[in-house]
Amino acid sequence: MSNPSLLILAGDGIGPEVMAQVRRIIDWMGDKRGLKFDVSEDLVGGSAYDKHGVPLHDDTMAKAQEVDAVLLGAVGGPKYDDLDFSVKPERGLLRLRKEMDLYANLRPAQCFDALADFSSLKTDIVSGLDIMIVRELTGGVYFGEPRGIFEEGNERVGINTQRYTESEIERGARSAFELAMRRNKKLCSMEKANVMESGILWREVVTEVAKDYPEVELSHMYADNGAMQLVRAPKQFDVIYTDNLFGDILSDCAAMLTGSLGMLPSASLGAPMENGRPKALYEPVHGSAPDIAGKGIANPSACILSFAMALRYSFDQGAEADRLEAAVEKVLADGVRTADLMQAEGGTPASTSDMGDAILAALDASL
Ligand SMILES: NC(=O)c1ccc[n+]([C@@H]2O[C@H](COP(=O)([O-])OP(=O)(O)OC[C@H]3O[C@@H](n4cnc5c(N)ncnc54)[C@H](O)[C@@H]3O)[C@@H](O)[C@H]2O)c1
Ligand SMILES: CC(C)[C@H](C(=O)O)[C@@H](O)C(=O)O
Ligand SMILES: [Mg+2]
Repeated sequence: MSNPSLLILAGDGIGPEVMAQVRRIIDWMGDKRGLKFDVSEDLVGGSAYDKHGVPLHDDTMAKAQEVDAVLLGAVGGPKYDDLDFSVKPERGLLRLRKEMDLYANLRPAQCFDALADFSSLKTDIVSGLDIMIVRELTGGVYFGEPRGIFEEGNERVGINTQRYTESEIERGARSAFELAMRRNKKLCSMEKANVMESGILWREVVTEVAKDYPEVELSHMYADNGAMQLVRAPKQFDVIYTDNLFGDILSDCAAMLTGSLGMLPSASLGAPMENGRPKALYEPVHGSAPDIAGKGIANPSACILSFAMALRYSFDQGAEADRLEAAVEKVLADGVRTADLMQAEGGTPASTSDMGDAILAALDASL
């Protein structure tokens, strides 16, 4: 049997820096656990634009469709700010999500004990926090038509359209309910049914899907209240199901409960294929972090934890995923901290590769 295949798209800014640490862990899994992957690499975002004039080449898109999983670093950066919208780095990522039909974006926000006193919130509010945001990823205002900047009378108007079909809402809801069944059987759906028709439909469809999951306790919340509740009392939530834009914002918000945006991984999953596994792309929630790119100080944890999600969701390697997550947790508990996880007066921070070294040492120690 051939090895499972992985396509690495490191991207821009800190993307390649954090992905370099993931490469070391992939090698470790091959050498020490006999878990070998066929790894290929390609360009996405600004780096693809620099070479091909587009943020995702068709050949790269085709490769992404064929592999067992894609690992992505980050895209974007100020160098590309003035580009035509059609070739912006972010469009490369959106094309991957849309054409691979990765509609369920799992963004777990887990506060490791070692970071509970570092979170933006009081320790008792976040300690033990473990929530899962399921963000619908291929619909809504990100993709709705009409969109564009148009002339209207003597001025211009910028238009984006929030559009959701029942089936789009339903399939994401099923993913969220399935996760809730495997977790604490509690799901909160967030929309703005008070002001948006798409929100009314969202609430109706989720309520209908809930009939197939009678064991799951379903609640509904307006997304603005949801944002407030996330920072007031986040442990009231287990699984949150929300739309593309609200999910983008709420997951960055949830990131700070865990200590840093540099801690939050994600899995973007499609429908199960013939082999029973979903098409999948794994990426940290953070971006290319232009303010720290090139300095070797980015926190690689989010990208490494995204690879752990790949082990779990694409490769049936739950035990190795647990091992990797435990290694990250151990390193943090030992006090190894990148700069984003330290107070200004906290001493010398670990570099990106120091963090990688420490995680590899913890993996070795786990054998
Ligand atoms: N999935 C993605 O590729 C993705 C996600 C978000 C933003 N972006 C793009 O990235 C670019 C920059 O966006 P932004 O600045 O708003 O968001 P960002 O996530 O890149 O950075 C926000 C802040 O968090 C910090 N940060 C992020 N990741 C970190 C890490 N691993 N370690 C330490 N600190 C980290 C940054 O230094 C910055 O201060 C934009 O072009 C944006 O579109 C891409
Ligand atoms: C880069 C951008 C397209 C992306 C989004 O808005 O979905 C990012 O913010 C994210 O959270 O993955
Ligand atoms: Mg985002």
